[in-house]
Amino acid sequence: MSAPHPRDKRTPDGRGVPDGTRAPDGTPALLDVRELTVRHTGHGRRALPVLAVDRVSFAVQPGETLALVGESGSGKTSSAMAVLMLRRPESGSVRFLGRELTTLDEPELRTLRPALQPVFQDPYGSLSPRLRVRDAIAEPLRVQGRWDPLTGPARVAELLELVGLDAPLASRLPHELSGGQCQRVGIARALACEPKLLVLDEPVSALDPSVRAGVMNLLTELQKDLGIGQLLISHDLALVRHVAHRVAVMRRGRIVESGTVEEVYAAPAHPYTRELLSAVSHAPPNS
Ligand SMILES: Nc1ncnc2c1ncn2[C@@H]1O[C@H](COP(=O)(O)OP(=O)(O)OP(=O)(O)O)[C@@H](O)[C@H]1O
Repeated sequence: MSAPHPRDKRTPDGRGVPDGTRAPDGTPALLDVRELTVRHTGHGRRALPVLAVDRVSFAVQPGETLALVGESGSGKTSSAMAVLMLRRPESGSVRFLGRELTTLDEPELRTLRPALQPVFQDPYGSLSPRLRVRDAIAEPLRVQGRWDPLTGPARVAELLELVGLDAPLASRLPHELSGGQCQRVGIARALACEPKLLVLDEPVSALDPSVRAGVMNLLTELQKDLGIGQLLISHDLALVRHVAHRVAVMRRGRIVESGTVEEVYAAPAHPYTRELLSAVSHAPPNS
């Protein structure tokens, strides 16, 4: 048997240990996920349950982007949905802002949800077709009871500017926007809640390649300015290399390797990571 790679932090049973659960100064992580297991009940009479996520551990610090990468079906979205508590995990722990989310009921979760915001893949599907941009951005504030008719419109204008959209767009409906503009509105909605963590599930993969970099750069800039943590789900390893700080590689519901982007891309320890990365270096630009 070959000697273990120096960066191989896996336990002998191959389950892996939490990576980055503490900041260099010792403060606990913003998000600390341990031994997360998600099982989907199959559809139909004879369908078998699917073990989508199998005892996965990872952590995100404030101001940091952790990317979960891996091929289709590896369990990335199931992990994200469990972190968001939109799908209850079968077992494991999800600590966010020091609270254990898995033991909270829905009213308790509601108080934490503003701090934990998703941005999904489909920019049009994430917005109500009947809400004008200004109302779409105001909606989360109204839902949280934080809408002030005196200051609210200025806050909406500020959020539009923050995501790089011109003020006249405020009166448009989603179908009058491009995909990139729509995704920026989705990001503004998420920011309205003043989140501590964004869960970005393939946030640019449905967009035209020409606008992807602009939206990703926006997310990176916002993170720098606002200190938001990001859990980025992506199958695009070229993009991850540019925007993430750390990366966890998922395969068949497990994390097979994790580390800083520099470490993993320069010297992948796991054969599966090497396979994924070799496809990137042969991919045409902008794919
Ligand atoms: N609602 C569901 N019901 C049953 N099985 C599901 C459900 N959602 C996902 N799965 C299964 O769970 C496994 C993990 O899927 P998941 O969507 O989490 O992976 P993924 O890495 O995000 O893939 P993709 O990149 O294609 O979205 C797959 O086998 C998938 O078929």
